[in-house]
Amino acid sequence: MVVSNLTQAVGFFNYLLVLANRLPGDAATHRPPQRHRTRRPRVDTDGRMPAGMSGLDRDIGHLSVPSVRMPGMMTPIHADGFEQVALCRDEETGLRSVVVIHDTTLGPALGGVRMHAYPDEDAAVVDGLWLAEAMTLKAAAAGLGLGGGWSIMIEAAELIVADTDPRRADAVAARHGARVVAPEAAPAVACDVLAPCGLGSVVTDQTLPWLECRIIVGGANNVLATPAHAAMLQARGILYAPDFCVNAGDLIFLEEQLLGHDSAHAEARVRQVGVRVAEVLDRSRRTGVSTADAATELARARLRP
Ligand SMILES: NC(=O)c1ccc[n+]([C@@H]2O[C@H](COP(=O)([O-])OP(=O)(O)OC[C@H]3O[C@@H](n4cnc5c(N)ncnc54)[C@H](O)[C@@H]3O)[C@@H](O)[C@H]2O)c1
Ligand SMILES: CC(C)[C@H](N)C(=O)O
Repeated sequence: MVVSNLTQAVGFFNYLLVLANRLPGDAATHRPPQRHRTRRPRVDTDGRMPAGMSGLDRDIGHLSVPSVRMPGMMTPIHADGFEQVALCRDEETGLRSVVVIHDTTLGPALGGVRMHAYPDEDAAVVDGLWLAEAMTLKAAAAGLGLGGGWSIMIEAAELIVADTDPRRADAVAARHGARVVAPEAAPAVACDVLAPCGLGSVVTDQTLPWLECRIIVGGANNVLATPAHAAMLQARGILYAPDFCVNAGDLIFLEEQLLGHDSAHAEARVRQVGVRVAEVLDRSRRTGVSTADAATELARARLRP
C-alpha cells in the first residue's frame, strides 16, 4: 500500500467524485443515463469480475466531503449506461483509483470508497461499476434525490523474495510474480512487512541500522539475535510480532495430533494464533513494554505455579 495517509486518500477520492459531479464530459466521458439496466456493465477494457472479493475488501468511507487536494491524471473510460467513469493516478502518492458516476437523474451521485487489492485495473473498474449502479438503484428505491456513484482505491502489493537456494527463490518468484533479491540484501529492502522465514538472527547490531521495514513478522525461530533487540526495534518504530507467537501453528497442530483431535479442531486452534498476537500487541501498547517482552510475560505467567 503506497498511500501514507488514509484520511488524505479518502479526501482525494471525495474530491474526485465531487469534481466528476460538477464537470459533465470534461474530466471523463459523459454518457446519457440508462436506467433499469438488467445486464452486466460493459467496459472497453476487457472487464472481468474481480476474483477473490470475499472478506478482503474494505469500504472505508463515503463520498460526500470535497477535499482541497487536486487530482493527478484522470483517464476517461467508456462504459455503457454510465455517465462518467475515470481511472485516476496520483503521481505524488502513486495511488491508483477509479471514480464512477452511474446516474445523476435524481440528484448528485453519492456512494462509498472501497479499498481492495484487485488483480488488475479492469477488475477494479468492473467492481466500481457494479457498486455505483447499486447505489443508483438504492437511492431511487428509497425515494431519495440522489444518484449513484462509487470510488475504488486500488491496493498494490509487491512481493520480494530471498533464499540461499536460488532455485527456490526463482520458483516462488515465478509462481507469484515476485522480485528476487540476494539473501544478504533482504533485511535492508524498503518494504512494509519483512518476513524472516529461514534461519534466525535476522535482527542484529549489524542489520538493525539498515532495516527499512514497518513490521517484522516471520516464521523463523529466534528472529532477534538477542532479547535486547526488541527494545531497539521499538525505538526505531518498527513493529515486531514475536516469532514464538506467530509461528506456533506447527506446535499447536502437533499437540492436536497427540490429543487425537480431528483436523477441523486443530485448524480452529491454529487460527487462534492471530488472536494471541493481537493480545500481545495490545499489551505492549498499553504498558509500553516491547512486544517481545509482552509475549514473554504472557508465556511466563502460565509457567508460574
Ligand atoms: N516448519 C514449521 O512448521 C516451523 C514452525 C515454526 C518455526 N519454524 C522455523 O522456521 C524456519 C524455517 O523452517 P522451515 O520448516 O520452513 O524450513 P525449510 O528448510 O523448509 O525452509 C527454509 C528455507 O530458508 C532458506 N534459507 C536458509 N537460510 C537462509 C537465509 N539466511 N536467507 C534466506 N533464506 C534462507 C532455505 O534455503 C530454505 O529454502 C526455521 O527457523 C524453523 O525453525 C518452522
Ligand atoms: C519443532 C516444530 C514444532 C516446529 N518446527 C517449531 O519450531 O515450532
